[in-house]
Amino acid sequence: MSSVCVHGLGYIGLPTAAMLAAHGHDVYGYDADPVVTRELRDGDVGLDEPGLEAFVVRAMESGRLEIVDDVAAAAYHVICVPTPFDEETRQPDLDYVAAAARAVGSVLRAGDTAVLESTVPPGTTARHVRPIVEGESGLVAGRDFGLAHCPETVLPGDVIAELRENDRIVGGIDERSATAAVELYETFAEGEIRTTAGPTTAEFVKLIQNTARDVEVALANEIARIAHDYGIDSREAIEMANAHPRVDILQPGPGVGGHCLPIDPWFLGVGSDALDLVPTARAVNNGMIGFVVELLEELLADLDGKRVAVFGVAYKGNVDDTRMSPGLELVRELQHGQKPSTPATDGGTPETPGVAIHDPHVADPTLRLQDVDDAVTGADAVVITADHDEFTELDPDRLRGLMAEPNVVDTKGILDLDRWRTAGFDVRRV
Ligand SMILES: NC(=O)c1ccc[n+]([C@@H]2O[C@H](COP(=O)([O-])OP(=O)(O)OC[C@H]3O[C@@H](n4cnc5c(N)ncnc54)[C@H](O)[C@@H]3O)[C@@H](O)[C@H]2O)c1
Ligand SMILES: CC(=O)N[C@@H]1[C@@H](OP(=O)(O)OP(=O)(O)OC[C@H]2O[C@@H](n3ccc(=O)[nH]c3=O)[C@H](O)[C@@H]2O)O[C@H](CO)[C@@H](O)[C@@H]1O
Repeated sequence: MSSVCVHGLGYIGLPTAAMLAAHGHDVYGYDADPVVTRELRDGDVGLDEPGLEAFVVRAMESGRLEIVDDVAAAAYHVICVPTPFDEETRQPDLDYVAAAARAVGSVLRAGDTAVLESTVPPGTTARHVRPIVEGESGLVAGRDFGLAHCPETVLPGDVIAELRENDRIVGGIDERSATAAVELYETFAEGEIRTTAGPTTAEFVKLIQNTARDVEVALANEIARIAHDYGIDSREAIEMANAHPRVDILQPGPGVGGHCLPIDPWFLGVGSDALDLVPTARAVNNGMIGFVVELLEELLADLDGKRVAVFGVAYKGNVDDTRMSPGLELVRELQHGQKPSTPATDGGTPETPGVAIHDPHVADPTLRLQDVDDAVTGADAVVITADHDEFTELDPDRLRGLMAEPNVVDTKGILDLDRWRTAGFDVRRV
């Protein structure tokens, strides 16, 4: 087993560090944010991910995962820092990656290997990370140390199992780098580990995986809009279509959220002008909130003076992450032009009389969340925007008693339509 320094202890770095520790490595977990390291030492993981807290605490208690305040020298460096995207410039912010590369270079020894896991534009490991690490360390990649990209593909909500079971792609800047990285991942990964021609291919593969999913959801969303024009239930049609052995259409919804699918396709455009379908798919997915508003207008005629309860501001079911969330986008759209009843002094979402927000998985105080009863009381419609398990348990008879008008828009297709209709609801679904 080896020593490993993990850079960045967030959604990806933390479970990776704990997984490496669980498989016998001596792991140093470093995060640039002292609040993160302090809370971790107190056993507070701060992420709503099933089983993660216990997994991390076990790793720390075993003595194999040490949370450190400074980057430590180690045989392997695994970089899991953020790569945010600037909507205006359409460029990713690679400053965190650059900072981590400098930190790696400052402690790197001959024979060590650095692996970048962050999602990056093709070419980043070879053209951006390599010169920084070499410049800082005075060592030469390939000759003196290993350098590789190994993208992460875990699905939020099932991170620990996916970390163990998913196949991995490793792209080294040379064969020795790839071999060294594979040797690390095969100590815990049960899936197949494939090596690519180089790190740029590995970076590209990660991006086209998420782009494929984004484009496929866009097709499902477009089908939903077309089906609506024909008065057809898109979900029934998709189920029938998918009975064909070579058709596998995804599910429509209120749009695509999270901080991967709405962003990663744009990374492909950093070094290429050939994107055509990709921006169109992005526009289709972003346009779904407008379609949800149209469905609401079908039910309520005019939204002016009406109260809508938005159920689900997490970006998808059973997670607490609200980044790029369609539910939040709907809230903003509905609040647009409304006078706040409680202004947001904390920079969060203002409370407006016409929009109530409920989400049992989200605890963000700036969102002014309400419980089910408060949210629906006096409401003219409920809109389901995340497929949380709790929402399938909602009792339409009880809700109807509290609401001003019994209307519901189910953007995730999770409600039992017959039951809600029998309870007197006028139902629309995406
Ligand atoms: N979350 C996912 O589902 C997912 C899946 C696959 C890939 N990714 C990619 O993995 C990368 C990390 O994502 P995440 O979700 O873990 O982000 P995150 O924001 O949850 O965590 C990143 C952590 O890195 C720390 N950090 C920032 N700069 C640092 C530095 N120079 N040195 C050490 N620590 C530093 C931050 O304080 C933060 O705690 C991103 O590129 C992301 O696109 C994420
Ligand atoms: C290729 C792939 O699988 N990548 C995964 C993805 O993780 P994710 O959590 O972002 O992915 P999804 O679960 O697909 O959700 C995204 C949004 O799409 C909506 N959606 C989904 C399916 C559907 O049929 N109809 C929809 O409308 C859903 O509601 C939500 O808003 O990126 C991570 C980071 O790179 C990867 O690590 C992870 O492997």
